Amino acid sequence: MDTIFALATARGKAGVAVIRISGPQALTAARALAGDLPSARRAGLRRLVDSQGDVLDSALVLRFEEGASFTGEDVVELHCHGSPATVTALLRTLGEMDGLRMAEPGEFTRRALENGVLDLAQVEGLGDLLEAETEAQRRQALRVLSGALGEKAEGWRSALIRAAALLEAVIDFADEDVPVDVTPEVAGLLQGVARSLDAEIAGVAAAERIREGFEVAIVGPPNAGKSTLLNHLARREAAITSEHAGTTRDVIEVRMDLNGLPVTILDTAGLRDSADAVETIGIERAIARARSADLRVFLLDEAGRIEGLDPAPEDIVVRGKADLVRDGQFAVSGKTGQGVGDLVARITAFLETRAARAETATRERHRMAMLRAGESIAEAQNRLSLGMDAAELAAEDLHRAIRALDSLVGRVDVEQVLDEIFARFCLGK
Ligand SMILES: Nc1nc2c(ncn2[C@@H]2O[C@H](COP(=O)(O)OP(=O)(O)OP(=O)(O)O)[C@@H](O)[C@H]2O)c(=O)[nH]1
Ligand SMILES: [K+]
Ligand SMILES: [Mg+2]
Repeated sequence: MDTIFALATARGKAGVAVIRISGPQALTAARALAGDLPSARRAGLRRLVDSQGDVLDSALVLRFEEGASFTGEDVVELHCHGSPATVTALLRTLGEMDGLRMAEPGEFTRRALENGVLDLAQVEGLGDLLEAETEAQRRQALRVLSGALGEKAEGWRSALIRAAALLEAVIDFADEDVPVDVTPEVAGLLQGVARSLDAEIAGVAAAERIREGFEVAIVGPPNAGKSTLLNHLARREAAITSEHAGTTRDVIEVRMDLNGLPVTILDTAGLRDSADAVETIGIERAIARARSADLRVFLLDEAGRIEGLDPAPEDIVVRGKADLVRDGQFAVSGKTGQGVGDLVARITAFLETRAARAETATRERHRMAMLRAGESIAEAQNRLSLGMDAAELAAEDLHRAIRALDSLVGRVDVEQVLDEIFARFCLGK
Protein backbone atom coordinates (compact mmCIF):
# COMPACT_ATOMS: atom_id res chain seq x y z
CA MET A 1 0.00 0.00 0.00
CA ASP A 2 1.42 3.38 -1.06
CA THR A 3 1.65 6.21 1.40
CA ILE A 4 -0.23 9.17 -0.03
CA PHE A 5 -0.14 12.88 0.70
CA ALA A 6 -1.98 15.99 -0.46
CA LEU A 7 -2.94 19.47 0.50
CA ALA A 8 -6.21 19.04 2.44
CA THR A 9 -7.16 22.71 2.48
CA ALA A 10 -8.01 24.90 -0.50
CA ARG A 11 -5.24 26.16 -2.80
CA GLY A 12 -4.21 29.78 -2.53
CA LYS A 13 -2.94 32.13 0.14
CA ALA A 14 -4.23 31.51 3.65
CA GLY A 15 -3.17 31.79 7.27
CA VAL A 16 -2.81 28.06 7.64
CA ALA A 17 -2.69 25.18 5.16
CA VAL A 18 -3.06 21.52 6.13
CA ILE A 19 -1.11 18.78 4.37
CA ARG A 20 -2.27 15.26 5.10
CA ILE A 21 -0.12 12.12 4.88
CA SER A 22 -1.69 8.66 5.16
CA GLY A 23 -0.31 5.13 4.93
CA PRO A 24 2.36 2.81 6.31
CA GLN A 25 5.21 5.31 5.70
CA ALA A 26 3.35 8.30 7.16
CA LEU A 27 5.22 8.29 10.48
CA THR A 28 8.64 7.72 8.86
CA ALA A 29 8.00 10.55 6.41
CA ALA A 30 6.84 12.89 9.16
CA ARG A 31 9.89 12.04 11.30
CA ALA A 32 12.17 12.83 8.36
CA LEU A 33 10.57 16.27 8.19
CA ALA A 34 9.91 17.05 11.84
CA GLY A 35 12.21 14.89 13.96
CA ASP A 36 10.47 13.26 16.92
CA LEU A 37 6.68 13.34 16.66
CA PRO A 38 4.21 14.44 19.33
CA SER A 39 2.10 11.69 20.90
CA ALA A 40 -1.11 10.75 19.07
CA ARG A 41 -3.77 13.48 18.85
CA ARG A 42 -1.52 16.06 20.51
CA ALA A 43 -0.40 19.01 18.46
CA GLY A 44 3.34 19.73 18.62
CA LEU A 45 5.18 22.70 17.14
CA ARG A 46 8.10 21.47 14.99
CA ARG A 47 10.65 22.87 12.57
CA LEU A 48 10.21 21.06 9.25
CA VAL A 49 13.40 20.48 7.27
CA ASP A 50 14.21 18.94 3.89
CA SER A 51 16.76 16.17 3.25
CA GLN A 52 19.60 18.75 3.22
CA GLY A 53 18.53 20.06 6.61
CA ASP A 54 17.22 23.34 5.20
CA VAL A 55 14.29 24.71 7.16
CA LEU A 56 11.01 24.59 5.18
CA ASP A 57 8.60 25.92 7.79
CA SER A 58 7.65 25.97 11.43
CA ALA A 59 4.43 23.99 11.71
CA LEU A 60 2.02 22.20 14.02
CA VAL A 61 2.30 18.44 13.61
CA LEU A 62 -0.64 16.22 14.50
CA ARG A 63 -0.56 12.43 14.38
CA PHE A 64 -3.45 9.93 14.34
CA GLU A 65 -2.87 6.26 14.95
CA GLU A 66 -3.88 3.44 12.65
CA GLY A 67 -7.48 2.48 13.44
CA ALA A 68 -8.24 5.91 14.91
CA SER A 69 -7.81 8.19 11.92
CA PHE A 70 -9.91 9.46 9.04
CA THR A 71 -8.53 6.84 6.64
CA GLY A 72 -8.03 4.11 9.24
CA GLU A 73 -4.28 4.21 8.50
CA ASP A 74 -1.43 6.04 10.20
CA VAL A 75 -2.09 9.70 9.42
CA VAL A 76 -0.01 12.81 10.00
CA GLU A 77 -1.26 16.34 9.44
CA LEU A 78 1.11 19.25 8.95
CA HIS A 79 -0.54 22.57 9.79
CA CYS A 80 1.89 24.86 8.02
CA HIS A 81 1.87 28.49 6.98
CA GLY A 82 -0.61 28.86 4.15
CA SER A 83 1.54 30.38 1.44
CA PRO A 84 1.66 28.67 -1.95
CA ALA A 85 5.50 28.57 -1.74
CA THR A 86 5.49 26.83 1.67
CA VAL A 87 2.96 24.28 0.48
CA THR A 88 4.86 23.65 -2.75
CA ALA A 89 8.17 23.16 -0.90
CA LEU A 90 6.60 20.68 1.54
CA LEU A 91 4.78 18.73 -1.19
CA ARG A 92 8.00 18.58 -3.24
CA THR A 93 9.98 17.27 -0.26
CA LEU A 94 7.34 14.63 0.49
CA GLY A 95 7.27 13.58 -3.18
CA GLU A 96 11.02 12.93 -3.10
CA MET A 97 10.64 10.40 -0.27
CA ASP A 98 10.60 6.66 -1.01
CA GLY A 99 7.17 5.02 -1.04
CA LEU A 100 5.29 8.31 -1.02
CA ARG A 101 3.18 9.75 -3.80
CA MET A 102 0.59 12.47 -4.29
CA ALA A 103 -2.96 11.27 -3.55
CA GLU A 104 -5.55 10.98 -6.31
CA PRO A 105 -8.75 13.01 -5.91
CA GLY A 106 -10.91 11.36 -3.23
CA GLU A 107 -8.22 8.81 -2.35
CA PHE A 108 -8.21 9.55 1.40
CA THR A 109 -11.97 8.99 1.49
CA ARG A 110 -11.68 5.87 -0.64
CA ARG A 111 -9.26 4.43 1.90
CA ALA A 112 -11.65 5.35 4.71
CA LEU A 113 -14.31 3.32 2.86
CA GLU A 114 -12.00 0.39 2.17
CA ASN A 115 -10.91 0.29 5.80
CA GLY A 116 -14.51 0.38 7.04
CA VAL A 117 -14.21 3.80 8.72
CA LEU A 118 -17.07 5.10 6.55
CA ASP A 119 -19.79 3.18 4.72
CA LEU A 120 -20.78 4.04 1.17
CA ALA A 121 -23.71 6.24 2.20
CA GLN A 122 -21.42 8.12 4.60
CA VAL A 123 -18.97 8.74 1.77
CA GLU A 124 -21.84 10.24 -0.23
CA GLY A 125 -22.78 12.32 2.81
CA LEU A 126 -19.20 13.55 3.13
CA GLY A 127 -19.17 14.52 -0.56
CA ASP A 128 -22.40 16.47 -0.06
CA LEU A 129 -21.11 18.11 3.11
CA LEU A 130 -17.98 19.34 1.38
CA GLU A 131 -20.20 20.91 -1.29
CA ALA A 132 -22.91 22.21 1.07
CA GLU A 133 -23.66 25.90 0.54
CA THR A 134 -26.84 26.34 2.55
CA GLU A 135 -27.97 25.41 6.03
CA ALA A 136 -30.46 22.74 4.88
CA GLN A 137 -27.77 21.13 2.72
CA ARG A 138 -25.32 21.14 5.62
CA ARG A 139 -27.79 19.54 8.03
CA GLN A 140 -28.90 16.89 5.56
CA ALA A 141 -25.35 15.95 4.57
CA LEU A 142 -24.21 15.77 8.18
CA ARG A 143 -27.08 13.41 8.99
CA VAL A 144 -25.99 11.02 6.23
CA LEU A 145 -22.31 11.38 7.16
CA SER A 146 -23.13 10.51 10.76
CA GLY A 147 -24.36 7.12 9.52
CA ALA A 148 -28.13 7.64 9.85
CA LEU A 149 -28.92 5.80 6.62
CA GLY A 150 -26.67 2.90 7.61
CA GLU A 151 -28.50 2.67 10.95
CA LYS A 152 -31.88 2.55 9.22
CA ALA A 153 -30.62 -0.09 6.79
CA GLU A 154 -29.33 -2.10 9.74
CA GLY A 155 -32.77 -1.99 11.36
CA TRP A 156 -34.48 -3.19 8.17
CA ARG A 157 -31.82 -5.81 7.68
CA SER A 158 -32.22 -7.37 11.10
CA ALA A 159 -36.03 -7.41 10.78
CA LEU A 160 -35.75 -9.18 7.41
CA ILE A 161 -33.16 -11.63 8.71
CA ARG A 162 -35.46 -12.47 11.60
CA ALA A 163 -38.41 -12.97 9.21
CA ALA A 164 -36.32 -15.15 6.88
CA ALA A 165 -35.09 -17.23 9.83
CA LEU A 166 -38.68 -17.80 10.98
CA LEU A 167 -39.63 -18.95 7.47
CA GLU A 168 -36.59 -21.21 7.30
CA ALA A 169 -37.62 -22.79 10.60
CA VAL A 170 -40.98 -23.62 9.00
CA ILE A 171 -39.15 -25.26 6.08
CA ASP A 172 -37.08 -27.36 8.50
CA PHE A 173 -40.22 -28.56 10.22
CA ALA A 174 -41.89 -29.31 6.85
CA ASP A 175 -43.16 -32.80 7.65
CA GLU A 176 -43.80 -32.26 11.32
CA ASP A 177 -45.99 -29.97 13.34
CA VAL A 178 -44.48 -26.51 13.59
CA PRO A 179 -44.39 -25.64 17.29
CA VAL A 180 -45.75 -22.13 16.83
CA ASP A 181 -47.46 -20.34 13.99
CA VAL A 182 -44.87 -17.84 12.71
CA THR A 183 -47.24 -16.22 10.22
CA PRO A 184 -48.30 -13.24 12.34
CA GLU A 185 -44.77 -12.33 13.37
CA VAL A 186 -43.43 -12.61 9.82
CA ALA A 187 -46.32 -10.54 8.49
CA GLY A 188 -45.72 -7.87 11.14
CA LEU A 189 -42.00 -7.68 10.42
CA LEU A 190 -42.51 -7.40 6.66
CA GLN A 191 -45.22 -4.80 7.00
CA GLY A 192 -43.06 -2.70 9.31
CA VAL A 193 -40.10 -2.71 6.93
CA ALA A 194 -42.31 -2.10 3.87
CA ARG A 195 -43.94 0.94 5.50
CA SER A 196 -40.64 2.40 6.57
CA LEU A 197 -39.18 1.85 3.09
CA ASP A 198 -42.19 3.56 1.49
CA ALA A 199 -41.68 6.66 3.63
CA GLU A 200 -38.00 6.78 2.78
CA ILE A 201 -38.66 6.30 -0.94
CA ALA A 202 -41.24 9.09 -0.86
CA GLY A 203 -38.69 11.40 0.78
CA VAL A 204 -35.92 11.03 -1.80
CA ALA A 205 -37.36 13.58 -4.24
CA ALA A 206 -37.35 16.27 -1.54
CA ALA A 207 -33.90 15.28 -0.31
CA GLU A 208 -32.56 15.52 -3.87
CA ARG A 209 -34.02 19.01 -4.12
CA ILE A 210 -32.23 19.97 -0.93
CA ARG A 211 -29.00 18.62 -2.41
CA GLU A 212 -29.36 20.21 -5.83
CA GLY A 213 -31.70 23.12 -5.27
CA PHE A 214 -35.41 23.79 -5.79
CA GLU A 215 -36.61 25.65 -8.88
CA VAL A 216 -39.16 28.44 -8.83
CA ALA A 217 -40.24 29.90 -12.18
CA ILE A 218 -41.63 33.40 -12.67
CA VAL A 219 -44.13 33.29 -15.54
CA GLY A 220 -46.76 35.58 -16.98
CA PRO A 221 -47.64 37.86 -19.87
CA PRO A 222 -45.02 40.12 -21.48
CA ASN A 223 -44.23 43.33 -19.61
CA ALA A 224 -45.78 42.10 -16.35
CA GLY A 225 -42.51 43.03 -14.63
CA LYS A 226 -41.03 39.53 -14.30
CA SER A 227 -37.44 40.48 -15.06
CA THR A 228 -37.67 43.56 -12.83
CA LEU A 229 -38.90 41.31 -10.02
CA LEU A 230 -36.05 38.84 -10.62
CA ASN A 231 -33.50 41.66 -10.46
CA HIS A 232 -35.00 42.87 -7.20
CA LEU A 233 -34.75 39.37 -5.72
CA ALA A 234 -31.19 38.94 -7.01
CA ARG A 235 -30.17 42.46 -5.91
CA ARG A 236 -28.40 42.87 -9.26
CA GLU A 237 -29.19 43.41 -12.93
CA ALA A 238 -29.32 39.70 -13.80
CA ALA A 239 -31.90 40.20 -16.59
CA ILE A 240 -32.45 42.93 -19.19
CA THR A 241 -35.67 44.86 -18.56
CA SER A 242 -37.38 47.27 -20.95
CA GLU A 243 -40.75 48.64 -21.92
CA HIS A 244 -40.70 46.41 -25.03
CA ALA A 245 -42.96 43.38 -24.68
CA GLY A 246 -40.93 40.27 -25.44
CA THR A 247 -37.60 41.43 -23.99
CA THR A 248 -36.69 38.17 -22.23
CA ARG A 249 -36.13 35.12 -24.40
CA ASP A 250 -33.63 32.82 -22.70
CA VAL A 251 -34.41 31.43 -19.26
CA ILE A 252 -32.39 33.42 -16.74
CA GLU A 253 -31.37 31.69 -13.51
CA VAL A 254 -30.55 33.29 -10.20
CA ARG A 255 -29.39 31.18 -7.29
CA MET A 256 -30.75 32.12 -3.85
CA ASP A 257 -30.69 30.88 -0.28
CA LEU A 258 -34.20 31.04 1.17
CA ASN A 259 -34.02 30.36 4.88
CA GLY A 260 -31.35 27.71 4.31
CA LEU A 261 -32.98 26.14 1.27
CA PRO A 262 -31.10 26.36 -2.03
CA VAL A 263 -33.39 27.79 -4.71
CA THR A 264 -32.92 28.74 -8.35
CA ILE A 265 -35.33 31.46 -9.46
CA LEU A 266 -36.10 31.34 -13.19
CA ASP A 267 -37.08 34.41 -15.17
CA THR A 268 -38.84 33.44 -18.40
CA ALA A 269 -40.12 34.89 -21.64
CA GLY A 270 -43.54 36.55 -21.44
CA LEU A 271 -46.27 34.14 -22.57
CA ARG A 272 -48.27 35.20 -25.61
CA ASP A 273 -48.99 34.20 -29.22
CA SER A 274 -46.02 35.63 -31.06
CA ALA A 275 -45.24 35.89 -34.78
CA ASP A 276 -41.55 36.23 -33.95
CA ALA A 277 -39.77 32.88 -34.43
CA VAL A 278 -37.10 33.57 -31.82
CA GLU A 279 -39.58 34.82 -29.25
CA THR A 280 -41.68 31.70 -29.88
CA ILE A 281 -38.70 29.49 -29.07
CA GLY A 282 -38.25 31.49 -25.87
CA ILE A 283 -41.90 30.98 -24.97
CA GLU A 284 -41.61 27.22 -25.56
CA ARG A 285 -38.57 27.13 -23.27
CA ALA A 286 -40.41 29.18 -20.68
CA ILE A 287 -43.32 26.74 -20.62
CA ALA A 288 -41.10 23.65 -20.47
CA ARG A 289 -38.94 24.98 -17.63
CA ALA A 290 -41.92 26.33 -15.72
CA ARG A 291 -43.70 22.97 -15.95
CA SER A 292 -40.73 21.09 -14.49
CA ALA A 293 -40.12 23.67 -11.75
CA ASP A 294 -41.18 22.92 -8.17
CA LEU A 295 -43.32 26.05 -8.02
CA ARG A 296 -44.51 28.76 -10.37
CA VAL A 297 -45.17 32.39 -9.58
CA PHE A 298 -47.71 33.74 -12.08
CA LEU A 299 -47.17 37.46 -12.35
CA LEU A 300 -50.23 39.05 -13.92
CA ASP A 301 -50.80 42.40 -15.65
CA GLU A 302 -54.00 44.44 -15.39
CA ALA A 303 -55.74 42.17 -17.94
CA GLY A 304 -55.23 39.26 -15.52
CA ARG A 305 -54.95 36.65 -18.26
CA ILE A 306 -52.56 33.70 -18.45
CA GLU A 307 -51.78 32.14 -21.83
CA GLY A 308 -50.21 28.78 -22.57
CA LEU A 309 -49.86 27.50 -19.02
CA ASP A 310 -52.32 26.77 -16.22
CA PRO A 311 -51.40 27.28 -12.58
CA ALA A 312 -51.18 24.17 -10.42
CA PRO A 313 -53.03 24.30 -7.06
CA GLU A 314 -49.85 25.14 -5.14
CA ASP A 315 -48.76 27.90 -7.52
CA ILE A 316 -48.76 31.55 -6.51
CA VAL A 317 -50.80 33.89 -8.68
CA VAL A 318 -50.13 37.56 -8.02
CA ARG A 319 -50.66 40.88 -9.73
CA GLY A 320 -47.44 42.69 -10.75
CA LYS A 321 -46.67 46.45 -10.69
CA ALA A 322 -48.21 46.79 -7.24
CA ASP A 323 -47.47 50.52 -7.26
CA LEU A 324 -50.07 50.93 -10.00
CA VAL A 325 -52.74 48.82 -8.27
CA ARG A 326 -55.29 50.67 -6.22
CA ASP A 327 -57.70 48.05 -4.91
CA GLY A 328 -55.64 46.42 -2.13
CA GLN A 329 -55.35 42.96 -3.77
CA PHE A 330 -52.12 40.95 -3.21
CA ALA A 331 -49.64 42.47 -5.63
CA VAL A 332 -45.87 42.79 -5.94
CA SER A 333 -43.57 45.29 -7.53
CA GLY A 334 -39.99 44.63 -8.48
CA LYS A 335 -39.62 48.37 -8.98
CA THR A 336 -40.63 49.53 -5.48
CA GLY A 337 -40.19 46.24 -3.61
CA GLN A 338 -43.80 46.38 -2.45
CA GLY A 339 -45.19 42.91 -1.61
CA VAL A 340 -41.87 41.19 -2.35
CA GLY A 341 -41.27 40.21 1.29
CA ASP A 342 -44.74 38.66 1.40
CA LEU A 343 -44.09 36.79 -1.88
CA VAL A 344 -40.74 35.46 -0.66
CA ALA A 345 -42.38 34.33 2.58
CA ARG A 346 -45.01 32.41 0.59
CA ILE A 347 -42.39 30.78 -1.62
CA THR A 348 -40.27 29.87 1.40
CA ALA A 349 -43.22 28.40 3.29
CA PHE A 350 -44.12 26.21 0.33
CA LEU A 351 -40.56 24.97 -0.17
CA GLU A 352 -40.16 24.28 3.55
CA THR A 353 -43.24 22.06 3.43
CA ARG A 354 -41.70 20.23 0.47
CA ALA A 355 -38.31 19.95 2.15
CA ALA A 356 -39.90 18.51 5.29
CA ARG A 357 -40.80 15.39 3.29
CA ALA A 358 -37.13 14.46 3.14
CA GLU A 359 -36.19 11.53 5.35
CA THR A 360 -32.68 10.06 5.44
CA ALA A 361 -32.07 8.79 1.91
CA THR A 362 -30.79 11.49 -0.41
CA ARG A 363 -30.27 10.18 -3.91
CA GLU A 364 -31.56 8.11 -6.80
CA ARG A 365 -29.13 5.31 -6.00
CA HIS A 366 -30.74 4.98 -2.56
CA ARG A 367 -34.23 5.13 -4.04
CA MET A 368 -33.48 2.35 -6.54
CA ALA A 369 -32.01 0.08 -3.85
CA MET A 370 -35.00 0.63 -1.56
CA LEU A 371 -37.44 0.09 -4.45
CA ARG A 372 -35.78 -3.23 -5.29
CA ALA A 373 -35.95 -4.26 -1.63
CA GLY A 374 -39.60 -3.18 -1.43
CA GLU A 375 -40.49 -5.21 -4.52
CA SER A 376 -38.88 -8.35 -3.11
CA ILE A 377 -40.72 -7.87 0.18
CA ALA A 378 -44.01 -7.42 -1.68
CA GLU A 379 -43.34 -10.67 -3.56
CA ALA A 380 -42.75 -12.47 -0.28
CA GLN A 381 -45.95 -11.00 1.15
CA ASN A 382 -47.90 -12.18 -1.90
CA ARG A 383 -46.58 -15.70 -1.63
CA LEU A 384 -47.26 -15.89 2.09
CA SER A 385 -50.81 -14.60 1.65
CA LEU A 386 -51.50 -18.04 0.08
CA GLY A 387 -50.12 -19.92 3.07
CA MET A 388 -46.86 -21.35 4.34
CA ASP A 389 -46.32 -23.72 1.39
CA ALA A 390 -44.28 -21.03 -0.32
CA ALA A 391 -42.14 -20.29 2.76
CA GLU A 392 -38.95 -21.33 1.01
CA LEU A 393 -39.50 -19.04 -1.98
CA ALA A 394 -40.55 -16.21 0.32
CA ALA A 395 -37.35 -16.62 2.33
CA GLU A 396 -35.40 -16.30 -0.93
CA ASP A 397 -37.29 -13.09 -1.71
CA LEU A 398 -36.25 -11.72 1.67
CA HIS A 399 -32.61 -12.54 1.07
CA ARG A 400 -32.86 -10.66 -2.22
CA ALA A 401 -34.35 -7.70 -0.34
CA ILE A 402 -31.49 -7.83 2.16
CA ARG A 403 -28.92 -7.78 -0.65
CA ALA A 404 -30.61 -4.75 -2.19
CA LEU A 405 -30.46 -2.93 1.16
CA ASP A 406 -26.84 -3.96 1.65
CA SER A 407 -25.95 -2.02 -1.49
CA LEU A 408 -27.08 1.18 0.32
CA VAL A 409 -24.10 1.06 2.64
CA GLY A 410 -21.80 -0.69 0.19
CA ARG A 411 -21.72 -4.23 1.52
CA VAL A 412 -22.26 -5.29 -2.11
CA ASP A 413 -21.98 -3.73 -5.58
CA VAL A 414 -19.46 -1.17 -4.37
CA GLU A 415 -17.26 -1.04 -7.45
CA GLN A 416 -20.06 0.08 -9.77
CA VAL A 417 -20.78 3.23 -7.82
CA LEU A 418 -17.34 4.15 -6.55
CA ASP A 419 -16.09 5.88 -9.66
CA GLU A 420 -19.24 7.96 -9.92
CA ILE A 421 -19.03 9.00 -6.29
CA PHE A 422 -15.34 9.79 -6.27
CA ALA A 423 -15.48 11.71 -9.53
CA ARG A 424 -16.98 14.54 -7.48
CA PHE A 425 -14.22 14.63 -4.90
CA CYS A 426 -11.33 16.97 -5.46
CA LEU A 427 -7.72 16.60 -4.51
CA GLY A 428 -6.90 16.18 -0.84
CA LYS A 429 -10.33 14.89 0.21
N1 LIG B 1 -44.63 51.02 -12.40
C1 LIG B 1 -43.98 49.87 -12.50
N2 LIG B 1 -43.33 49.52 -13.61
C2 LIG B 1 -42.67 48.35 -13.67
C3 LIG B 1 -42.64 47.48 -12.57
N3 LIG B 1 -41.92 46.40 -12.90
C4 LIG B 1 -41.52 46.59 -14.17
N4 LIG B 1 -41.97 47.78 -14.62
C5 LIG B 1 -41.72 48.31 -15.95
O1 LIG B 1 -42.43 47.52 -16.88
C6 LIG B 1 -41.67 47.31 -18.06
C7 LIG B 1 -41.48 45.82 -18.29
O2 LIG B 1 -40.67 45.30 -17.24
P1 LIG B 1 -39.91 43.92 -17.41
O3 LIG B 1 -39.34 43.58 -16.10
O4 LIG B 1 -39.00 43.98 -18.58
O5 LIG B 1 -41.12 42.98 -17.73
P2 LIG B 1 -41.10 41.42 -18.17
O6 LIG B 1 -42.31 40.80 -17.59
O7 LIG B 1 -39.81 40.83 -17.83
O8 LIG B 1 -41.25 41.56 -19.73
P3 LIG B 1 -40.86 40.49 -20.88
O9 LIG B 1 -39.50 39.98 -20.61
O10 LIG B 1 -40.91 41.28 -22.11
O11 LIG B 1 -41.91 39.42 -20.85
C8 LIG B 1 -40.37 48.06 -17.86
O12 LIG B 1 -40.47 49.31 -18.47
C9 LIG B 1 -40.26 48.19 -16.35
O13 LIG B 1 -39.55 49.34 -15.97
C10 LIG B 1 -43.33 47.86 -11.38
O14 LIG B 1 -43.36 47.16 -10.38
N5 LIG B 1 -43.98 49.06 -11.39
K1 LIG C 1 -40.30 43.83 -21.17
MG1 LIG D 1 -38.43 39.88 -18.96
